[in-house]
Parts: sequence; structure tokens; C-alpha cells
Amino acid sequence: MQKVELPSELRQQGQHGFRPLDVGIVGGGMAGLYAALLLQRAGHRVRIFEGTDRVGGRVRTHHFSEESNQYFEAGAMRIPESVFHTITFNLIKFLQYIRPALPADKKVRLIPYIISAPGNRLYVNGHREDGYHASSTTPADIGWPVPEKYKTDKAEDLMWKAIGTFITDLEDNFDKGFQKLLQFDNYSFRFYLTSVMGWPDTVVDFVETVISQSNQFALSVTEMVMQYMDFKTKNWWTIDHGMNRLPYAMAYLVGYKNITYGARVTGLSQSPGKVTISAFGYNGALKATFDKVIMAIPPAAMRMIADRPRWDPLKELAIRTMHFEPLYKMGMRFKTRFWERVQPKSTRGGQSTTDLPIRWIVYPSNGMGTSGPGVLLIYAWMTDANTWLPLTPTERRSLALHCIAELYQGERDVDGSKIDVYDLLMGTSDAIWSTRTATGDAMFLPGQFEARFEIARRPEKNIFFAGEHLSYHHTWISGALWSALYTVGQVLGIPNVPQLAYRNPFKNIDEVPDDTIHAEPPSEQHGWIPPLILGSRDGDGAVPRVEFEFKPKDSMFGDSNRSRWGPITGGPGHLDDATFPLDLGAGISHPLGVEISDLAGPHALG
Ligand SMILES: Cc1cc2nc3c(=O)[nH]c(=O)nc-3n(C[C@H](O)[C@H](O)[C@H](O)COP(=O)(O)OP(=O)(O)OC[C@H]3O[C@@H](n4cnc5c(N)ncnc54)[C@H](O)[C@@H]3O)c2cc1C
Repeated sequence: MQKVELPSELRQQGQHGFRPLDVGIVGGGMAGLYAALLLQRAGHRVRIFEGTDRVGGRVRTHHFSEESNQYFEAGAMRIPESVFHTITFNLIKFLQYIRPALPADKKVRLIPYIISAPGNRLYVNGHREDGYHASSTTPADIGWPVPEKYKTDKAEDLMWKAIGTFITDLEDNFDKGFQKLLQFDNYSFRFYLTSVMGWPDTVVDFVETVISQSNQFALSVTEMVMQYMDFKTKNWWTIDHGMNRLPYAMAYLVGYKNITYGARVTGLSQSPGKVTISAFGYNGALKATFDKVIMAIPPAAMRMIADRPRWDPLKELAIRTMHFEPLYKMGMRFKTRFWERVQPKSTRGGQSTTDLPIRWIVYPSNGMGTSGPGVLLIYAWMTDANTWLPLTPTERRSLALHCIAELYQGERDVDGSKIDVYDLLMGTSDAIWSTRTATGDAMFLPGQFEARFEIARRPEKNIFFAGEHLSYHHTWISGALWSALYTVGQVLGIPNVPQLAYRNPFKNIDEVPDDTIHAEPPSEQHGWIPPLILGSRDGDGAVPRVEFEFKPKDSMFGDSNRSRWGPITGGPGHLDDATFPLDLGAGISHPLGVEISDLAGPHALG
């Protein structure tokens, strides 16, 4: 047996007499799932309450059909290979190397994501331009009216002049760099560009149009710098068969018996050393009492929990004001991957930029070069996303088709036929991230990092808070994971909880054979077996011992079951898996998940 050593904090915990905590986690997105696995790795028992019928939250792949590559990412779609995303890559490695291995349909495999490619287009104010690297466009290229001295400046060079120094500082030393950045937190990015950089408005507008989306520069300097530091990354990745694989693999490891679906948490109450969660679903109402609770939900969802303690006024202010921007995505399935066939400007992967309502067209990096149908993605942020909200699903489909038709007007397929997108369309599906849940992405307004961030992630006795918005790295999965890591540290009272990684929690991994992963406890010969459990493999050892009460909704049961009506209770010592509900029924009485509208193409509708 190899000699392995656990991080001292976890070791100490074992030596001082370990008592597993029962932790309730509200929200089965990336933050909730990651927190669950970290806690289980440290020997604690968790139960996730998820309001919808699936885990993953804003990581969501929508499949049009079972055939390969017929999907689009309604939520997260790509991971930049940059230092701030190491936590995500580490998680992926952990999932890849864990033994026993994940079932085939949960395996997570990275494939390259192409961020830009020859043939990508730029179409602004009716000007067409080869948009390969849209950010290298100059005002002169697209006839944008700017003072003479800016006419031949590339958008990316202008942007680098404005924020390059911040990014270099962050890369050198994140904490110091972030403090420096915070000096400008009260400035909107637009104000910074005009007042500190001295740019004329027209130059600001040009850069915002080509590099970003409408009104993004109203966000804080801090937010914009953090957002743009990743976009200069060269290598990007996505997950084969869809990003869904990531949360689904995590949920499998957490153990399905530790997740209750369709459970919208509507109440929280605190008593000394305990927190009681009330959840409501189509099938009934549930109350369960835990040692600690992590709220891994966005602030707007937190606001919708009316029945909860009122905390510090500044915390309530933070929950009320932390800004999220709307995001809109539509997957459009066509009979051919015409964008890869159109002559002469065909393209594989990358994205086109336009000022039309569709804003960005993302060409799939999966299935490139295959024949048969393919799926395009259109993607709009903030004000550009809002445009879509008042339209009906059919109007949204018509508008998107109209825009695509304008972009490919008069062009021909490699076989000589005219590109007729109306005829080629097989179906659309879209996701409006801002309607039901107010969860686009966290995008802080001026002053919000400085004044809202720390108080928002401060625990309230035994209630803790996690989620992408409580990280420095908004809009990314890595932000959600970082926030969970930090929060689990608060829960356990350990400052540096190791990430889930191929090499953790062992320090001297070099002595551990490559095919051994750290879900297996080291041997007893080291004097102590670490409390290392995972819900999928540790049987009832991983199931929380909690008191609970479940009141099934009468109408759900026929007369023969009448004797089961009324509260079902359970608690430490007599917990019975079968009675702790694993699904309260989702989506009917409390629609909570993102709205996804599926439509067939206009011709299919006849
Ligand atoms: C359109 C879009 C594109 C994105 N693109 C990328 C990308 O390319 N790369 C990248 O890394 N990241 C991307 N992101 C960001 C990334 O998806 C998020 O940062 C991350 O998934 C957020 O995870 P979370 O756990 O903090 O929140 P969420 O995913 O929002 O999870 C919260 C969960 O809580 C549940 N919930 C809410 N209220 C309740 C309640 N009262 N009771 C019970 N459950 C509740 C929700 O249903 C949800 O499942 C994108 C996001 C979107 C929306």
C-alpha cells in the first residue's frame, strides 16, 4: 500500500473525534452539487432539495433528438483553458479518474471548442466583413463614425489598452490585483473609458458593439475586467454529448437517494444548532431539520423564499440588489449544416457577430464535418436578450429565421442550391433565462463588488450561502465551484478545503499509482480511516439522519391509499429511505426552471 497523507485540517478533524454533520443543500446547480461532493468527501451527509425535475440549473443541454450532435447548450457551453478555470478542469479529471468508474452515459470527455474560425462573419449596420476574430475589426472596416485617430484601431487593441494592466496584475497576484481593481468598482465601465481613458463616446460604442453586447459597458469596471480576462484565452473546451454530463455525473456520485426533486424550498427557520427547511411541491409538503443548510440558489430565488428569518439590513440589501443580466439562447435545427457548406465563406465552429437581434451565431464545435442535420445557436445578452422577451415562441422563431436569412442572403450551398433557411429549418428551441427565475448571469453594477459581495456570502449562524454570484468569477461554472469551495470551508471551519481533483485530497500524489483515486480511503495502517463517503457507493452511510415530516397532497393518492394520508414522519434512528420523498413533483404548481419552448420549423407546421 502506498503511503498517503491527508491535508492536516482534515486529519485533525478525524483525530479529534469525528461527528458527521447532516447538511441540507438548497439548489442542485453546480454550486449545490459541488458542495455536496466536498462535504461527502469529508465524511458528512447531505440532502439536496432541487425545485425542478433535474439537476444542473444553468448547465443544461437540450437534445432535439437522440441522434448524435442534435443538441444545443441552453446554458453553459464552453470552458476556457485559463488559470481561473483550473477548478472546473480538476473536477472533470476527478470524474474521469474516479474508481469504480462512472457508468458510460455519465462519462465526461472534453472536446475542443472553437472560439473563432475562418468564415465567421461580422455584419453591422448592413456592412459585411469577414469576422474571423471579430475583435480585430477597426471602425474603418465597418464605416463606424469615430475621430480620425481611432479609425484604424482594432477593437481588441483598444480594449487591451483600457484593461490590460488590470489583467496583468490579476494574473501576477489575484488578491492584490483585485484590490487594485476595486478602486474603480464605483465606476461604470463606460464612465471609466470616457473619463479615465478619455475615449469619445463613439469609440466606446464601437468597441461595445463589436466585442460585447448592447449596454454591457454600464456594468462596473470590476465586472467587465473579470469578464474579459478569459476571452483572450486561446484554447477552449466543451463536453462531448453536452455539458449536462457534468452535473449528471456529479448527481450520480452524490447518490440519487440524497436528492429530492420537485422540492421548491419556501421556508427556512433557525433554532439553536438546527435549521428547518420547508419545501413544497406538486405531491405534497416536506419539512426536514438539519445541522446546517447551504443556500445554493441565485438571489432572486432567495427573495422568493418569503418565510425565512430577516438578516442584517445590508445582507437583505445585497440579496435584493445584486444584479443579474438576462440571457437568451435559441437552438435552431436545420436539415443540413449549411454554414459548413456555403460557398465561398463556409465555416466550422466559432461565431459570427451582428447587430441584428440575434447578435451572435454560435457554430457548433461538435459534429463538425458530418452530413445530415445540424444545430445553430443564437445568443444574446442583457438589453439584446430583453428584445426577445415580449415575443411569443412563434414570433421568436420568425425573427431568428429572418435574421439568419438576412445574413445568408443570396448565398449558395456547395451543391449549387440556394441557401433557403426557411426551407431548411426543422425546429427551434429556446431558453429565456430571465423570466421564471431571474437567473441569467450575475453581472454586478458599479459598487456592488465593493459593497454587497462580502456581506452576501457571510453565513447567518448555521445557514450558509453559495452560487456563481458569490464568486469573483461571475458567469462561469468555475465561479459556482469556487463559491462552493469557499462555503464548505465556512461550514467545516477549515480555511483551505482542497478542490475535488485527480490528486486531492492526498498531498504526495506521486506515491499513488495513477489509477487510484481518492474516493477510496487510504489504508488503516496510517492510524485513521478518513471519513470518505460518496452517496452512490456508501449505502445508508451517506444518507442524512434527519427529522422530517411529509404531508402528501390528498389528490395525488387513490382511495386504496387513504390510510397513507396525513403526515409521514421520520427521524434519527428510524429513517426509512422509502418514506423520505425523492420527488415532490416539479413544474406544475410552481414553475421554477427555465422556460424552454420547442417549435417545429414553419414548413413542418404546414
Ligand atoms: C445562457 C448561459 C450561458 C452560460 N455560459 C457559460 C459557459 O459557456 N461557461 C461557463 O463556465 N459558464 C457559463 N454559464 C454560467 C454557469 O452556467 C453558471 O455560472 C453556473 O451553472 C451557476 O451555478 P449555480 O449553482 O450557482 O446556480 P444555478 O445553476 O442557477 O443553480 C441553482 C439551482 O437552484 C434551484 N432552485 C432555485 N430556487 C430554488 C428553491 N427555492 N428551492 C429549491 N431549488 C431551487 C434551481 O432550479 C437550480 O437548479 C452560462 C450561464 C447561462 C445561463
